[in-house]
Amino acid sequence: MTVTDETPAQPTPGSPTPAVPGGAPVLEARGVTMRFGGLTAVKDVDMTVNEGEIVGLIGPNGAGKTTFFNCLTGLYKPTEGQVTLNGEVLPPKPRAVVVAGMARTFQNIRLFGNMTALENVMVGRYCRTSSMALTSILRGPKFRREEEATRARAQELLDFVGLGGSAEHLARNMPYGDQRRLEIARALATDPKLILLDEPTAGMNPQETRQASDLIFRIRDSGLAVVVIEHDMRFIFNLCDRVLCLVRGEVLVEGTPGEVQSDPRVIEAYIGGGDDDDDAPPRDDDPTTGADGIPNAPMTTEEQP
Ligand SMILES: Nc1ncnc2c1ncn2[C@@H]1O[C@H](COP(=O)(O)OP(=O)(O)OP(=O)(O)O)[C@@H](O)[C@H]1O
Repeated sequence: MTVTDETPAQPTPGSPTPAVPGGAPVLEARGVTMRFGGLTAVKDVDMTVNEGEIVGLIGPNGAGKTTFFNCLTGLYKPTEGQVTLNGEVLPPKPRAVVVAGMARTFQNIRLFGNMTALENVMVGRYCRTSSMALTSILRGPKFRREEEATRARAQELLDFVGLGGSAEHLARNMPYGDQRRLEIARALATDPKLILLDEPTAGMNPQETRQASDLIFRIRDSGLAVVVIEHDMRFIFNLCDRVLCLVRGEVLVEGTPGEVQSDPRVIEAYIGGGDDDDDAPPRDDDPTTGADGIPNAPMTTEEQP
């Protein structure tokens, strides 16, 4: 896997003023429940994300993490419960949620493979442009001005995620780690207040994972709140201000990384949670964990590309 040596540029994707961690609530989910027929995938979940926070969502396979993300971002209409962004109730419609200021990436990368990196980011920007269909067809001066501004902003965001030199590369030819960063750039192009990242390091090597961690810190420092789903415990405990552990659709534990990491219920949930305990949190007596109690190797459950 190729890793770019480019040093990411420092322009901010959003507000130039870093938010104060633990400031006002940005996202509030209350009593979110999602049932598929007889299966309750998410049950009465509350989550608050404050300005300047990085919140982690962990849990064994099938715990309901992605379903919860889908409820937050309007892909699913929750069976019960409500989601507000900056105090406004979000309709369960993906485009409305993006326009309101929430962006996301997906567990399985969803880029336009035959478009360049720059074009992929420009697509993300179109929810903030005003050109109507007729303006686009006529390609008048207003359209051209907006197109130029969109292109410039997309390039700025590629620079920000460290892909400035890959603007003209076709997305499908880019290394896997770069594709994940490109997805983040496209999400940032929508000018979100909050970004949800679904397994941003899946399939990454350790160096790419460190770069991803640095990038998420820079996104937070630019004024965005961040929610991350990850199976890599070292990554999540080093990154997050707060962590929620979901088990069978319910919040089992919420706390600081230290509190969650050492909670016996979390350890039990992972160990008793199924055959695959690769994503179990570290145990004190586990020789594969470091002195900090965090695993020495990343533990991912998604197949490597
Ligand atoms: N569209 C759907 N229809 C029916 N059941 C679903 C659907 N989506 C998810 N589920 C079920 O809901 C439960 C939660 O799945 P979900 O993918 O949200 O878990 P997860 O915590 O994200 O898992 P992983 O870590 O493996 O990605 C699982 O039992 C899953 O099979």
